[in-house]
This record gives sequence, C-alpha cells and structure tokens, in this order.
Amino acid sequence: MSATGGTNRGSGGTNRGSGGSGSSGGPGGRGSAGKGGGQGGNRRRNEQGRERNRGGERQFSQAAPAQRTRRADPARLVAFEVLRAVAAEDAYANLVLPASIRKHKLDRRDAGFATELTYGALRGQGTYDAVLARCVDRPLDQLDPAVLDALRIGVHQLLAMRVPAHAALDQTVGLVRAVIGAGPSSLVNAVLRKVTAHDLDGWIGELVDGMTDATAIAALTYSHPEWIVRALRQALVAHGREVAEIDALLAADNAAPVVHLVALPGLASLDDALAEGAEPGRLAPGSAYYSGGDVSRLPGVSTGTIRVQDSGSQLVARALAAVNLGTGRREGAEEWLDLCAGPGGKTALLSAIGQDSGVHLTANEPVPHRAQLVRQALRPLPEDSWTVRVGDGREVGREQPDRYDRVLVDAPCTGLGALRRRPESRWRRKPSDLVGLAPLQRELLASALDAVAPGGVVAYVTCSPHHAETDAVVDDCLRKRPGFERLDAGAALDAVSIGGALGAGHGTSAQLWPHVHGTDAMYLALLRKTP
Ligand SMILES: C[S@@+](CC[C@H](N)C(=O)[O-])C[C@H]1O[C@@H](n2cnc3c(N)ncnc32)[C@H](O)[C@@H]1O
Repeated sequence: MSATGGTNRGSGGTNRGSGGSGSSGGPGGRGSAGKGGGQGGNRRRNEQGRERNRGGERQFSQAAPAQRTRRADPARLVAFEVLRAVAAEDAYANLVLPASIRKHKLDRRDAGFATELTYGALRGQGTYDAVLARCVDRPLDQLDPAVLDALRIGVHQLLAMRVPAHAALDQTVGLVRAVIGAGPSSLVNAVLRKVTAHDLDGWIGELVDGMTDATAIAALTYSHPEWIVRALRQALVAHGREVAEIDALLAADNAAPVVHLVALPGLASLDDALAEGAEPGRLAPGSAYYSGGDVSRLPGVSTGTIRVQDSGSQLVARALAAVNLGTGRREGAEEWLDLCAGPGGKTALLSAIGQDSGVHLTANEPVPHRAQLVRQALRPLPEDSWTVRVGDGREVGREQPDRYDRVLVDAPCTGLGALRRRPESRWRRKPSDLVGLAPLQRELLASALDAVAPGGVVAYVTCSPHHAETDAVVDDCLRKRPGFERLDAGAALDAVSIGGALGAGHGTSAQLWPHVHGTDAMYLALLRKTP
C-alpha cells in the first residue's frame, strides 16, 4: 500500500454538522452535513466516507473571528475537557469522558459526536501534530498546551470527520475564545485555515514526501509511535503472518471498537440484547456485538450477568476452562486460580463456566479497589464458589504450591494489543515500560507454575503481542523450570470458538489480532505440569 493510500486509518467520520446549540449554522449545518451534504454534492469520498480533495472550494464564515461564535459548543467542550485531563492530569479518556458527557448533559447524538472527536483527536495526535508543525510558526512545545489540544480537536474535525470546514473552524475558534481567551483564538483561526489546504490523504502525502524509512512512514500515516510500529511488525512475523499486514493492523487500532458482550453461562441469555439490536457474536459462544450506544440500558448488564468483554478475552478464558488436564490429578472438584484478576472480567466468566462442575475459584488482586471490582464482578455467582485474595500474586506459588488445577495469569502488560480501546495509551507507553514489566511478568508466571497441581494447566495471557512480554517470558520461565509441556494454544482456542478455525496458532502459542479477528490482540500460552 502506498503511504497515502486509501487504507482505513481512522474510525470513519461521525456524521454531524456544525453541531450543538451554539452552532453557527449556515450551509452544511447539522442537518445537511451527511453524505453529499455540506459544501456541494459532487466531491469525492474515499471508501470510509471521508471527503477527498476538499481544498479550494471550502466555505468559511465571512465574519471576522471576533464577531463569530462566542460560546463553546458543549460537545466540543467535552472533547476539550477530556483532552486537557488526559494531558494535564494523566487521566484515562474512557473514564473521564462519560463523566464529562453527563456533566454537560449531552444528548445521545452529541455524546456520539463528543466521543468520536475525543477519541479521534487522541488517536490521531501523532499525525495531527505533524500537520500542525507545518502550520504553526513555532515549535509545538512552545504553544500553550490547552491551545495545542484545541488545535488537535480542530484538525480532527477538518481532516477526519464530516464536519463542514466553516463549522469546524468557527466552533473550534469559539471554544478557544470561550475557555482560553480571545488572543489565542486568532492564532487558532489562522492555523486551522492553513490546515484546510489539504485533506488527510493530501497532508500525509506532504508529510511523507521524501521519506524512505517504512517505519517512520507507517508511524506518520497511522499515527503510532515508531517503536510500537516496529514491535507490532516483529510480532506479526513471529506469529507467521505477512509483514505487509502492518498497515491493516495499525488501521484497526484507529477504528472505534464494537462493544462485545458475554452472557455468563447458566446465568443469562442474550435474547433481550439481540432483541435490542445486538448481533450474535461470530467467534465466542454466548457472545454478541452491540453498536446501539449505552449498554447499561440492556437487561442483564446492571445485574452483571451480561458483561462487556472483548471476544478475545472470552476465548482465552474458555480455552483454559476447556483444555484437557494431565494424569496424576487428585480426586474431587477442581480448584482454579486467577492470579491477576482485577477488574474481574475473566474471573466472572471462569467462575460461571466452573459452576456446573463445582469449581472453587480463587481470584487474586493486589490493588484493593481493583479487588473490590472483582468482588462486584463475582456478585452474581454463589458466594461459596469463590474467594477474593488481596495480595501479591508472586507469593501464591510459595504459599500454596501444587494446589490449583487451572491457573490464569492475565499478566500486567503494556496493552499494545488494545490500543483501539485506550486512545491515549500509545502516546503514554514507553519502551522502558517493557523493562519494568519484564521481571514482574516472569515472577508471576513462575509463581503460577509453582501453584499449579501436577497435571494442571497454566494459561499465560497478555493483551499485547509484543515478543518481550509474550513468548520471551514463557520461554525464559520454562528454561529455568523443567517438568512442563507446552500445549497447542491455537488448537485450544479453535476448540472453544464458533467455527473452530481461528488460525491464531503458530507453533505452540496463539495470537489473536484486531485486523484479522476483530478482537484485541490477546496472546495465549498453555503450560501443563507433568506429574
Ligand atoms: C491485565 S490486568 C487483568 C485483567 C483481568 N484478568 C480481567 O480480565 O478483568 C492485570 C492485573 O494484574 C494486577 N497486578 C499487578 N501486579 C500484580 C501482582 N504483583 N500480583 C498479582 N496481580 C498483579 C493489576 O493490578 C491488574 O489488575
């Protein structure tokens, strides 16, 4: 694919015009900003509906900046507040955004717009900052950080949403005037006008012109740090996939993920969710996909018997629960251990699966408030079937050797396989995080290997495909510890999946991919203790 080619780089445009009650209206306002709306009907769009070649015929308000919109459109204000909290307070966008939407009382449509604007501006920051660097007359780090965030919001509207240029400009300038001040609003107005010189493909063409390094080109095109591009490319190759898939993988990171649901086996059915517009899941049994907005209104979600959980997470939990144990096990009901349980997504599914056969599950989590979330997740399950242990998982193997039949190590990791869900994390993560996590991941797996009973199985799982926190950890631990066999994790995933042909296995470990499976990039290794 060429650097500027038409691969989906983003989440597609949200169809909203100038938006909000503070809209400056005019041509291409809220009602007319959809397909073919806005500024003339014959412009070309790429396959994701983005306008192409918009330069030249854009319409701007004739009013001077000082006469234009003076109040902040609530949806844009929400996006701005969240970007500020992410930058200034290290907040997580997915936690701050719902609170800000509630605070500003956005209706469903404006909430959708604010969400797309917030997540899009955060994901696209790498590309957008490169565009801005060409349009601002000083280094970006010399700008007021609040102004920079407002500019990113403006750029995302101009380059990746179906917001008419005049509305994107007026509303962003109005936002800046209302919340930062009149001075910066002139700068924002001038810079955003320069941004309108090209559409996104045109800008990327400009930015990569003359560049030869494929990693740098992919990083700019798909708005990822270069070290992540390198790591993902290496992971693709290590799992037997084509290096050329990197474009599709990076593009998938920029797409808004569909919400996946799971009905806890024996406790809920998805019938009501399906009646509300959810689609049956295509990979994990008892799962569904839901794009209808607020999931909390679905029956079962408030009681915790229907849970939001990525299909990849469901599949790795189901694979551990179903895999054959070895000989030499003691008699009686199985004991399971979830060593890194918080916030309890896989714990709840495992516990529900184990109910029929009388399994007792111990869920360990060292962080008290996360342990509390695990207890909440387990609330629908009988209390005598689970225990929450608040402590360091590294100690369990020493304290309880050879005890558990199945152990899940869902290790703390960089989360590079779930970038689409955490829009800011690609910029926050650093290669040095891997160095910090490496000993912890090894010690947790070692503890699990001690805690598992002869014939029992340990599942080592990460939501990252990075070699350093997946195969490298497993290989290291097994090198130091004889007496384990690696099971075929790909076959184990196939055995519990709908259709049974995920193609996730390569060698002994398995890797799911957003661009192939539509799941987070979950890694799974299964290790059985020989008697
Ligand atoms: C990837 S998350 C687990 C997600 C969880 N399994 C789920 O499906 O909801 C990793 C968890 O490991 C916990 N953790 C961090 N250090 C730990 C340690 N030393 N022992 C056990 N767990 C630890 C983190 O607090 C975090 O809750």
